[in-house]
Amino acid sequence: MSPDLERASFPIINISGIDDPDSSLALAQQVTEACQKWGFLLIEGHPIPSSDIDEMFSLGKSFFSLPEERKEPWSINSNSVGYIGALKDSRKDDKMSMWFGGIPGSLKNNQALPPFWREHTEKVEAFKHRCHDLVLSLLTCFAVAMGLPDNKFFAKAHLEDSGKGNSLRMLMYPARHQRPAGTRMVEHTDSGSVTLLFQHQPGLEVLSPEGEWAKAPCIKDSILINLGDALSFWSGAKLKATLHRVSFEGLPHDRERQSMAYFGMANPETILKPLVLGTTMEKYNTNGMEIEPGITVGELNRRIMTNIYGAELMTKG
Ligand SMILES: O=C(O)CCC(=O)C(=O)O
Ligand SMILES: [Fe+2]
Repeated sequence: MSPDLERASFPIINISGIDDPDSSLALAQQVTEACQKWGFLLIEGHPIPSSDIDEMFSLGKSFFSLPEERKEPWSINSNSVGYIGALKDSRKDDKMSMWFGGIPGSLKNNQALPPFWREHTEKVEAFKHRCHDLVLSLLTCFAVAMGLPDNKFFAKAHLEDSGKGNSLRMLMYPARHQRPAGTRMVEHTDSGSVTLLFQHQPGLEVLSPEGEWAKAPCIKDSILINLGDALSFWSGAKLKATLHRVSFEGLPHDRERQSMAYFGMANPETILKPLVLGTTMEKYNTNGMEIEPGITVGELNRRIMTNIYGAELMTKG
């Protein structure tokens, strides 16, 4: 293949040297380049123990296997805590979701949680905390590679206890006898800053820099990273928020698929406007709505969640 026809291959980066001053600059540049080109990368050598990931998957599987009447009464609320069943959101995705939003400590004794989870809140909170630390390390990479005067510029704007935006979402796509039309999860971009995606089975597809659907690698214990529209907009589109979807190509319809996503989001009062001087971002859409320069992250998140889960969500606290 001639060089101009060469396909960019999906970035896979071992980040074990991320805190080592001798290798951290080069790593920050590699990670950031992947986010500029693909908006996606797979990381290995990360600090989240595989035993913790396995435990979360195993709790998720037990929960999703319960009959609907033990999940549905605790439907998702305005703090992004609760359950939503298959085909129930506005996108009509055939997947069950369990959301754990809110600031650290807020899951304990939280009556919005289905009873199954109430004895596991410490584990879920500890897992969210580990995820958030990793989000902060990645945000530091971006600031370093972009040459911002303060390495912690983005990290300081993503405080773990700043609002309800930082959420863990567990997902289960049920096995079906017949192949449904369409996809398991419709194509979309994420709306926040940094998403960590843990996959148990393949099936995720990502729009490549050449504009083709590419199968995302699914490697045990590694984490897929992708960026959301708020961070992309903020970076003046230097960092990319890339379309992705879950299809039936990588995993047939008669197999169930389980995944988990941690969404790291900027502090709700953060005002979104392009950081790069001289950049004008006139039309930038996320989830079918335009981001107006000057909107806060909190307001953007509220509009998106209302769009997907309905206006009544906001009246449930
Ligand atoms: O289940 C997956 O692998 C994808 C999930 C996803 O894209 C999301 O939750 O935003
Ligand atoms: Fe996504």
